[in-house]
Amino acid sequence: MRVEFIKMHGLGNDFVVLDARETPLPAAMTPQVAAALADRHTGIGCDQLIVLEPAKDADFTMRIYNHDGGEVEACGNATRAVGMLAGGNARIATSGGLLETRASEGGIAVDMGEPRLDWDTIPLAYAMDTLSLPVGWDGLEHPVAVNVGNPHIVFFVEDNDVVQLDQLGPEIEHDPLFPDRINVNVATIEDRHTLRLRVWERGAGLTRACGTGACATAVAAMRRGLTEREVTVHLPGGPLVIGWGEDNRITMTGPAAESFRGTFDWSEYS
Ligand SMILES: N[C@H](CCC[C@H](N)C(=O)O)C(=O)O
Repeated sequence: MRVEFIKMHGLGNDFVVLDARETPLPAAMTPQVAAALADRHTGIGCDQLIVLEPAKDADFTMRIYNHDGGEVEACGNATRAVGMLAGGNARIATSGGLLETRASEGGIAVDMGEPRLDWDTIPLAYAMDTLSLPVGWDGLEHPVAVNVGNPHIVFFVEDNDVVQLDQLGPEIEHDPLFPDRINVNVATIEDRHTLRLRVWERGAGLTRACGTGACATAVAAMRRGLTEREVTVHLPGGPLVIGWGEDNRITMTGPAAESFRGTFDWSEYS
């Protein structure tokens, strides 16, 4: 059975979107099918696979599968992409919570909700001060831990361009300190309004941008008093504007784009 897909991206963090709001998929999505579709050699290829489904008390449900097939709670760049697909303004139910998008002159603005800062909400395996974990890996020391629907740690370094994130990322991602694994952010503060960020994503590896990583890194910098409460985060794929309001809610604003549309034969991937 042929299934339609929409190829999209947010600053080069790319997605295959399956819109099952009107027509259900031939069968329930599984980690195996998601990984097969995400494979850049034998599949369509993407960092995350996104499935849109009907929702009771939202416009629709967004399910997120990483490149490795694992289903996860949040994806900031994909939220902007499907918000754009829905015309800009959308209320989107995810397993990480309800997200609201609106059209903005910067592209799409997303209310990402409130960060979770306690060790057991990241989650960590042990009670720790999440503002400065007493751990380190080869020069990456004392990270901040933040959950923005999904789990992140954030290292601040002099020059994040020289960090061997392709080697350190998987080691940290799979450390037993992180029962649900972790997204690894390495950031450099440029000034009180500007950060540079590179991300090793849980289940996807190095990506050109990570929306939730930008949110987690901005909150981490603000918690440490390193920046103002609105910053521009420069990722390899481009900039995102992140604010953390007095209402404790995070706003992420940035572009989203559709690349192309196509179809695939479901039976070849299941
Ligand atoms: N790798 C993330 C999901 C995608 C996050 C990223 N693509 C974003 O834009 O937020 C995780 O396992 O929690």
